[in-house]
Amino acid sequence: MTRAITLHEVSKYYPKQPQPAVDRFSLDIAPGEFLVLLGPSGCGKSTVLRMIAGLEDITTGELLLDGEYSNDLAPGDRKMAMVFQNFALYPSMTSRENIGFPLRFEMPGAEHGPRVDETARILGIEEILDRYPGQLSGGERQRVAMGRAISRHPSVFLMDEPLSNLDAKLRAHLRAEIARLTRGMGVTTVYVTHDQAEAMSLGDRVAIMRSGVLQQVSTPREAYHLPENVFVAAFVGTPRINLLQATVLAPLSGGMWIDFGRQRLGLPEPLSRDHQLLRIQQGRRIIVGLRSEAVRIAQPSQAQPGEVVLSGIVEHVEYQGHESLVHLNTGSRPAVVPELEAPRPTVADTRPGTKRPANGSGGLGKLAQKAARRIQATVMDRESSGGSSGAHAAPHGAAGANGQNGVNGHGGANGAAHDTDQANLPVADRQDGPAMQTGDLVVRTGPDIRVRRGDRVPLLVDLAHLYVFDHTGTRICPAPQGHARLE
Ligand SMILES: Nc1ncnc2c1ncn2[C@@H]1O[C@H](COP(=O)(O)OP(=O)(O)OP(=O)(O)O)[C@@H](O)[C@H]1O
Repeated sequence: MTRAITLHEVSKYYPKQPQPAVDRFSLDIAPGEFLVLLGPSGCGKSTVLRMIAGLEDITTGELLLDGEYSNDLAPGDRKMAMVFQNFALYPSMTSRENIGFPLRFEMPGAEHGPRVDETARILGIEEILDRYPGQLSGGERQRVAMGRAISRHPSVFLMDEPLSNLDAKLRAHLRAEIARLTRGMGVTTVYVTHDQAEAMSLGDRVAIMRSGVLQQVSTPREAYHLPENVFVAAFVGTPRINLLQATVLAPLSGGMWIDFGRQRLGLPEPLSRDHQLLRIQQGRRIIVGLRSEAVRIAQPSQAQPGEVVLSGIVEHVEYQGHESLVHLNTGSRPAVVPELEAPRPTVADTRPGTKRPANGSGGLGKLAQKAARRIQATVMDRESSGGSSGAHAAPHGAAGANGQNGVNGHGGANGAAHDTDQANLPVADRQDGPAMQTGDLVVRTGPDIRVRRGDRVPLLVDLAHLYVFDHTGTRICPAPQGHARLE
């Protein structure tokens, strides 16, 4: 038996907590589906799981099981089995007794032996049935804990970070086993994790949460390729997506550029429909997302249609065996998502006596100030988090590894990157903070790439894999589905 789970506008307020742990959460989980709840620590994943289990009251909203209102159904009547991170086995019971324990209540008076044997066979743990927990490895103990859940033949599995206490190798192994088991049994499974790689490899769909709020529910593939907002883009994928602050330049005289401060990306004409939509962002702050595979190190002459040119200075090469990750400085300002990483201190931060200006947005107009504040609420600018009062033009130390400040643009191909004169930068950019940060772009290459720290290298950016997020962090390019398109 398997069942459908529906959460409709479910919120949870814990006593004395002004903010909800879960905020108007709505989700339909189909019978037999493997759904992963993914998000950083404290975002409310376990609370959602515990509300489904009936271990936590729902403050407002509805839980439906197979379409029936079930907010008040006792946990024992929900036919759900939970597997936790800290799987507690009874130390004085053998594996066989531990697995059979819940059956004493589920099937009182019945013979449990066949059910336990069947479970052990599914899990491949027949030979450890007569051992005590103290005689088992971590992985074996977790298998017994899984066995205890499976033996009950539940209609739903609820798993709360069940693998996080295990080492990486065992985790990968058990992950595959869990996928095989739950799919084989066809039981609806809700699996909580903060590990995006685990979520991507396990889930039919992933539901990504941030601060109690559901951000996106989609297949893992869609979460990676079409993140609805900058948070999802940054949370999903390794290495982390490159997020760069930029401005759209779309003069009436024609053409459109994405301006990173020191370099610009020219969008090829005729503009695609998605790029046409960027025109309304003219002059506004945006965030550009580029996955490490969306950029390659190659000469402008090798540009394919849809590729445009940038350049960067090599800061560091991470050799990974099957590939290398090249960290580059393009002279752009990276954006960071507050929950996902602490802002990196700048040189100015560490200088005694440097103060942040009273008005962080300096000489911006009111509208621009408002936009800047909103962008900070969503994505925090590394520079402005510490900022000295606008020493923006100062050369960055690492960029000077080879005595050069920033990078030169390259003309040609089907889009050109241009050096932008610091004096001509929009005020909003100039007021933002001190020098450019190091290593603003990570590019994935073959393992045998021959570049050295300090080399200036040409880059080709695949525009088909360029994301643009607006000041609220919402993806605007590629345009969201159903978005009105300009003709
Ligand atoms: N019993 C409780 N009383 C008060 N606040 C709670 C309680 N349980 C959880 N919280 C708070 O609710 C928020 C969500 O917690 P929850 O455990 O659901 O998050 P999570 O995403 O599962 O985190 P983690 O991955 O660290 O387990 C957190 O801010 C947490 O401190």
